[in-house]
Amino acid sequence: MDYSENASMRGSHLRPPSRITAPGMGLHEMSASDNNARTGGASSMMPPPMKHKPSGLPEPATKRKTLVERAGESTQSNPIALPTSRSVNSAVTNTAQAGPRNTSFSSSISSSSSRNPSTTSRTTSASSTRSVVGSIGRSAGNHLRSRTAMPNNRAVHSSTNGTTRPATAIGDHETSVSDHPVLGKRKAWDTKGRLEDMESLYAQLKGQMDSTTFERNGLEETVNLYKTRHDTKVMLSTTNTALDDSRRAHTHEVDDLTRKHRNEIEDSSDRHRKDRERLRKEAQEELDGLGKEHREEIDKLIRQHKDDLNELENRLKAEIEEQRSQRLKVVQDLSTQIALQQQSTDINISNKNREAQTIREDLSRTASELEQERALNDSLKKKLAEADANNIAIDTSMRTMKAKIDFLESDNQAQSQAFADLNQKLQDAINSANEAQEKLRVEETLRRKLHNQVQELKGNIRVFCRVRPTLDDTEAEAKMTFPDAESDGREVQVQGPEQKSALGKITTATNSFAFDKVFDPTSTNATVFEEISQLVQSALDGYNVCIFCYGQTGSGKTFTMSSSDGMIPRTVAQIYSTAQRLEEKGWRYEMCGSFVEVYNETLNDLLGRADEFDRTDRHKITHDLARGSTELSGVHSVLLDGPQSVEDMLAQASRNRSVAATKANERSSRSHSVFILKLIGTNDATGEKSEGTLNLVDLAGSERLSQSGAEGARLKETQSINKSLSCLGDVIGALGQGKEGGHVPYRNSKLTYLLQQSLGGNSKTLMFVMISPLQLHLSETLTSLKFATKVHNTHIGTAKQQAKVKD
Ligand SMILES: Nc1ncnc2c1ncn2[C@@H]1O[C@H](COP(=O)(O)OP(=O)(O)OP(=O)(O)O)[C@@H](O)[C@H]1O
Repeated sequence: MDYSENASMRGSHLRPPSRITAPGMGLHEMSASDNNARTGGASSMMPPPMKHKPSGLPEPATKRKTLVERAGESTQSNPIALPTSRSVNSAVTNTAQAGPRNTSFSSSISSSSSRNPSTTSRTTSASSTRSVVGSIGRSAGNHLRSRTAMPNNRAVHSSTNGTTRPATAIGDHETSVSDHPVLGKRKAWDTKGRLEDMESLYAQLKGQMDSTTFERNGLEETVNLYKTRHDTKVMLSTTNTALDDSRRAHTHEVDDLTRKHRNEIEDSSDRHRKDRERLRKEAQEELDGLGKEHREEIDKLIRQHKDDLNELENRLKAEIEEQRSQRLKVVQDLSTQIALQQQSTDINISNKNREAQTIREDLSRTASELEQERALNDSLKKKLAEADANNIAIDTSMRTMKAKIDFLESDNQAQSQAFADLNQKLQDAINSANEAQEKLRVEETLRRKLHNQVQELKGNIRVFCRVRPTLDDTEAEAKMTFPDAESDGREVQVQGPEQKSALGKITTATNSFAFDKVFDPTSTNATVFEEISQLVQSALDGYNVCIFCYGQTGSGKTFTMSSSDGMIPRTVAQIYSTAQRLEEKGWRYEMCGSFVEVYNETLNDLLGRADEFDRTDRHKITHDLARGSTELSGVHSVLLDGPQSVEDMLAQASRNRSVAATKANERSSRSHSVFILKLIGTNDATGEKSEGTLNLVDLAGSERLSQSGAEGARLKETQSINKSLSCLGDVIGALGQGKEGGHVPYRNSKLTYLLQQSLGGNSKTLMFVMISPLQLHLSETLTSLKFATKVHNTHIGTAKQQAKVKD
């Protein structure tokens, strides 16, 4: 057994369990299993079974049954189906199939069994011979009994009383030979019989021995199986311990790894935090950079956008301006049409008025004629009565005449001669009347010639001085005297400002100025006009005439020129009446009036629209040097056929100036106004034609820039006024030099260029210098008088008449 164990131990390579290695334990330990311990007799033959000691391994929940137990169960459940060695072998084989170690374990069992066939018998022989013999005897008896009940003589177990008993319970049948049921029946001398019985018994015993050997082998296999199981348990325990160690190690490792991982996580987190911080800083810096770039880009875009906007605005402004100009043009065209319609309407109205006037005159004439007719009728009635009376007287005288006829018939020849004489006298009278008419026409032409000769003798540029009256009694007057007012009225004396000499003596100088005519403050517009009416006549005669008023603001220029009884209305009235008068002499006149102003070197049409004022180059000035005429583009020219049309024209000009004055205060004072009257006369009888222009100019205030203290727009106005007045002086000065073909700087200002045809050799010029009587204006007064004196001392060449003779 020990050998077998050792062999199996060697074959299995498993560590032997500690219990098994204990001496004397071996098979007894296994034989003391619960199943084998059920037979009480066995205890006397075999060492007492060891109590089962706990192995230290945990017991399985349900204890696995041994093969013997299972075999017993099978026997109990089926007494006929006994376990065979094949089933044990198969169990062993099954166990062996579990692994190579079991295989070797099984083989070691079989080999040990085969190698030591005597081991079993020796072990059995270790019991006493008696017990063996008794046992053989009982076994043989049992065997015989059981052979009748059990067909299979190879069965290991016998079944008695329904219980399974292991065949190995040899000690169970231990009896003496004398008590043997078979051996006891032979006689003592029947040795042969006994020998036969012994042989038979021996055969049975041998069979049992074989069976027992076989069973023993099975049991050994079982023991080996248990050993294997035990080894397995030990292995399992070791494995569990190793597993626990491994688990602990694993736990430690896991802890270490966790710790390490945690540390790594913390490091990583720290790194990540630092990276995040760095990235955040970088991002912030990048963001700042981007923000800066973005802001610069935005600024750039804004600038570009502003440029675009400005460009767009300029373009839009240009478009708006263009549209505005187009619309203005349309409006202007419409205005022109309306003005033309208005003009034609005005003409129609004035025609109608004239017709009405004519009708009224006809009516009054008819009424007066009717009155005359009535008177005539009355007188005729009277005459009829007288005629009746006369009739009687005539009858009387007829009779007397008849008597006389009778008397005269005797002298008929003499009477015929008397009638012929009378006819001749009548014809002579008619002829002399025609001759007188013709002489009158010639004399008219001669008168014109003589008149203009007189004007030329007076000088082609004359200067009149007019001092306006004081308007407010509280204002201090300058000391002015008019020494020859009662006679020629050509001189004015003005006491200058006080001057302190080097010795401290205060003196005042009296300045004397002489002009063609001086009008004192008492002079009226009618008086003034008498003096200029002859110049107006010159315009009718085909001369270009220019009358302008010069003087500081408030000195009376507009009052003299444009007031209701000023020079302009009086001039037109005179021309109108003169033209009518000249109709008798064959002259028919056409009068056209224009009214313009020059403001800041820009020409404005005062008969046009105020909102079109101050547009540069709106009106262009062109001169026809051959005809000595001037054309103004886009300027309204109104046909003047009576005093009323002149009044309307002046009113419209005044309205426009007051509208424009909202833009620049006191506009009338700050601009030059020019009333242009064109007079075209034709004489069908003589074939004569005349074309003259009369310019009546109201100049802007001439106060000096240093004294006016003007600023801004007012400064520009003043500079413009001073420039044009200075240019006027230059033109007059150049004309005064009288050089043939010499340069006259007309183009230096708009005003002189406008008046080019009315200033100089081809025209008659009259300058009014207007004077304020106030002490306050003394300085400007003296300046104006000095300028006027210069002009007065200028001699301009002979004027030429623009008359043309019909072909
Ligand atoms: N001879 C005069 N008789 C009565 N009043 C006058 C006379 N001359 C001017 N006035 C008055 O003096 C004031 C200023 O005259 P006016 O407006 O004609 O001056 P002006 O020189 O034309 O001024 P401005 O240059 O500003 O047009 C007006 O009230 C006007 O009626």
